[in-house]
Amino acid sequence: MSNASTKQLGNDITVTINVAVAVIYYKDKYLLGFRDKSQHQGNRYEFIGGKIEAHETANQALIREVAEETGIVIHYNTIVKLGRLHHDYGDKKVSLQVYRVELTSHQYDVYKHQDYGLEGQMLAWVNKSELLAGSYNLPAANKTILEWLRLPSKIAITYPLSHFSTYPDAATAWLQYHQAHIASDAWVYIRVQDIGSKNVAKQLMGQRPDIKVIMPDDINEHYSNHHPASSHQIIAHHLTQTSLLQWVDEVKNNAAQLQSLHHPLIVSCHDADSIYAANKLANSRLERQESPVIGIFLSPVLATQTHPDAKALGWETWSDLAALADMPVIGLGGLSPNLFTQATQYGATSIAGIRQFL
Ligand SMILES: Nc1nc2c([nH]c(=O)n2[C@H]2C[C@H](O)[C@@H](COP(=O)(O)OP(=O)(O)OP(=O)(O)O)O2)c(=O)[nH]1
Repeated sequence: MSNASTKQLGNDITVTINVAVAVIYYKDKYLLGFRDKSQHQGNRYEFIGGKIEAHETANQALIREVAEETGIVIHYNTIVKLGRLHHDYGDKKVSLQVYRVELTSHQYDVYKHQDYGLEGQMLAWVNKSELLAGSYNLPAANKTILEWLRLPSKIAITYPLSHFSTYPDAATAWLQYHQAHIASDAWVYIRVQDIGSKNVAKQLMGQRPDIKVIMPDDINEHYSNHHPASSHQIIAHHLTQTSLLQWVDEVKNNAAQLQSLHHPLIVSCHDADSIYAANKLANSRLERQESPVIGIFLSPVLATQTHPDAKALGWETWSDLAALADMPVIGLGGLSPNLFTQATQYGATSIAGIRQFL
């Protein structure tokens, strides 16, 4: 891959620099470097990384840059793709290919007291909460990376109301079950489909103010406007594959409308076409400085009881598809929480599910 692609636009020549970026961490500690004032975006913190040379893949550049700048040797199988993004700084355009690399406890012990990198730059291990709270001055493009890093490793999905249809009062049974079973501070996709379940969703959020909620996009604006007390719990909106593809058609007809401009989006995808559509949506939102697409639910990885008719992708195909995405990919379908490590080896940043995640 070339380190700079050149485009002729009228009389202007715009160069895009391809950069490999490593989000290096151990548990809740994240490694930042400090850019020298003479560098582009100088006097700011950064994730370790640098330009991808013409003969290199992004992974090769990542391994080389991390070794050159810190001495840390990272292995291919510890690299998990987070996403790709373009940013125009005015004086320079960059295309960042961002990866997450978890160090072993041994590596962290060796490097945690290293205050300076091998190029003389300051290094700092910072708390994830402070990093995400914006306590460190990073280049503007990194705003989206921080949004990606908010995604937890596991996301629970609620049962449909119909799962409790044999109970005399399905709504009460749904509510009691989820109130009792959702883990503290969990991210939960409340899959509400009808008027009745919207109401129980509201009640669940009232009873469990600790949970962070993903809500279907179509009801969300309406919901947020009418229930401002619980709207702070809504951390992302969800778009189905059907709505995503509909958006692509609307764009073609110059009639695109998406409601959730102010909330991050998580979209569902089941094939390559929908992933390309998600990339297009993510890019369009970045260009318009709208809230980013922070993840894709890519499913079904394995056969599931919830959708017995859907053909499972299998890990290999799932992994090939996940590699196409410009944002973190969440494995969904037939998974259990103990498959998380395996899932990361196939390129998942997170996994999700119903029965085993509640
Ligand atoms: N390393 C790094 N670069 C970033 C981040 N965010 C961001 O916008 N960038 C931009 C700043 C620069 O324009 C570009 C990285 O280029 P660089 O000049 O540091 O690359 P390099 O290490 O190969 O530099 P050099 O030796 O050629 O000076 O990417 C980040 O988190 N880490």
